[in-house]
Amino acid sequence: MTESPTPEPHPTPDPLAVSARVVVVDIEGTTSAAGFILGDLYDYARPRLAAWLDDHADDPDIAEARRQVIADANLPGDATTDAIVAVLHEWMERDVKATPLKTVQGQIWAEGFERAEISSHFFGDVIPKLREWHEHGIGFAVFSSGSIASQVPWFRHSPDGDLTTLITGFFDTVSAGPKKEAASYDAIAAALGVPAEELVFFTDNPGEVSAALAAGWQVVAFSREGEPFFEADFGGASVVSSFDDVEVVLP
Ligand SMILES: CSCCC(=O)C(=O)COP(=O)(O)O
Ligand SMILES: [Mg+2]
Repeated sequence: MTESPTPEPHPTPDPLAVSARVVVVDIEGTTSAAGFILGDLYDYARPRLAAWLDDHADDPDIAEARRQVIADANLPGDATTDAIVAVLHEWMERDVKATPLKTVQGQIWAEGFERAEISSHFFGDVIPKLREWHEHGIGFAVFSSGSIASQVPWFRHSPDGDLTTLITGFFDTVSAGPKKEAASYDAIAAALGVPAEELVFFTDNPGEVSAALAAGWQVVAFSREGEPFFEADFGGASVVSSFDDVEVVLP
């Protein structure tokens, strides 16, 4: 009888080694599923937009958001709330990351989190790694198109408890600037007081990969199955599909 050959052990690929003081994370497609945000969160915001705009007309952030929608969509200066909401709905349909949309959504979601009517979502590999790296002295910050008003409760009301204690900075397109411009990453590095080469950005968006690399940051691109940028062209960046594929150590 011929003996069958012993199968070769399947090698486990080594995790990608990153030396960084602070990990800055994108949310949608990186820490959390786009489907959850575009489903649960967008469904919560959609029917509340009109009342929110009218009830908070005196809030300077809402007044500025109205002005920006009017300018960006070429609406008449005296556009009605319904006309503005129609633009917001159309942007939501296409997941346009427009700052005025994010301002209004963010305020609505913040109230939804406060009332426990919505909750956040994280991929299973994310929270254990955040906690592990935090124990090793790694810092965390967030840079998302979602406004800071929504980022904070998103991390506070995670399924595994309050994660805001792990996070030293929250940045959005108002505080830092557009996510596809290198200058925004310069602003974040200055605010964190950490040199660019000691920062790493985790993101799923190829345009954001390029901008962070142009600012001298390290970048880890996330290609997660089922997410909008799965198997996109990330240029020369290192690509992974899970936080488990990365090991972060202090410089
Ligand atoms: C804070 S949860 C909502 C996030 C959001 O609105 C969004 O657009 C996320 O986009 P990202 O830049 O994190 O891909
Ligand atoms: Mg993203």
